[in-house]
Amino acid sequence: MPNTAAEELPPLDVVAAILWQADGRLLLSQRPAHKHQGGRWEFPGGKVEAGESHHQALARELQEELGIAITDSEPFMCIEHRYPELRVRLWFRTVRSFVGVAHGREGQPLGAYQLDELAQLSFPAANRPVVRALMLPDRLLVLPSPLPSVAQLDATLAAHPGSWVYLRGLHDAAALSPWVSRCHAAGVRVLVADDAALMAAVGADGLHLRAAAAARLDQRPPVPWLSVACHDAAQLDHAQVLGADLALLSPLRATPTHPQQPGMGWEQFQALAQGRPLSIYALGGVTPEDLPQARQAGARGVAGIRGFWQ
Ligand SMILES: Nc1nc2c([nH]c(=O)n2[C@@H]2O[C@H](COP(=O)(O)OP(=O)(O)OP(=O)(O)O)[C@@H](O)[C@H]2O)c(=O)[nH]1
Repeated sequence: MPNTAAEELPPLDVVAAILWQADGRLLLSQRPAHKHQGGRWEFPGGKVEAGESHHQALARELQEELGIAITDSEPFMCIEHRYPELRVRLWFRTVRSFVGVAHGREGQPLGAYQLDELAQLSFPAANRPVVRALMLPDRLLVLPSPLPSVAQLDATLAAHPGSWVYLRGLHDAAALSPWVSRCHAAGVRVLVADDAALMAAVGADGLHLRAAAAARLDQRPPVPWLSVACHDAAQLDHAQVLGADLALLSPLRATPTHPQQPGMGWEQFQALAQGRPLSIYALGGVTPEDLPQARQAGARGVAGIRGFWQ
């Protein structure tokens, strides 16, 4: 098959705002019916013009489309997507404050939604992973071995509000259940390794597939949240085939447990992660302080043991 015209062209760079109102709702706009993806809800933004940084492009678009002014924005996620007629590279950026009253300056309807209302809306296909990513945490805590005390768990959860926990190293219901209960009591979601039936039996929120377990599958198990351990591009490709929501990409740095494995560093991480329709977490010698750098490199968040546990 010859390449289509859409494949030959470089992707169209588009910036789009994850625009938080002061009341904690997200501001969205509806695409005009006659345009590409007409009628669907979008994150406000538009095409990057020559010579503009992504922040500058977003500030201009938000002024033109919504009549609001922003001074700050930070990277949230980048997704490359191929529509039949068009290839786009969408640079989503978080905007936490703005000046002015947002209104549809081009006549487009606006809507403000809570996170849990987004699933009911119709978005362009490229946006689906972003909507999932918005539900995910910035930090994923991996359970250490030997296991922490209950006091350590409580202190760690309190120190990292909004985090999820991967209950690593526990493979039966009796061992898992107390940890699931304790985390749920603190409002924290948990992932269980490899076994979807065990995940359901203990009431966990999702499944984390270690690389070998992921390699044995060719379709997504029926779980609410699917995470996959990845170390290279082929494993990330496979995670996408499985329809994973998140991937833990490691090792970012060499760690005391795997000193012989050199870390890939942020440059290689970025080359592997950026543009994929997955929420990717940097793992391996990573600390919570790495979050801004991880975001720059295309990560949704950071994951780890040392540096996270109290
Ligand atoms: N702004 C925005 N565009 C998105 C999102 N998701 C998504 O697939 N897109 C696509 O990215 C492209 C953005 O282009 P745009 O908003 O600047 O352009 P447009 O079609 O409104 O046309 P125009 O600016 O030439 O009037 C469109 O093809 C649109 O379908 C999103 O969340 N926000």
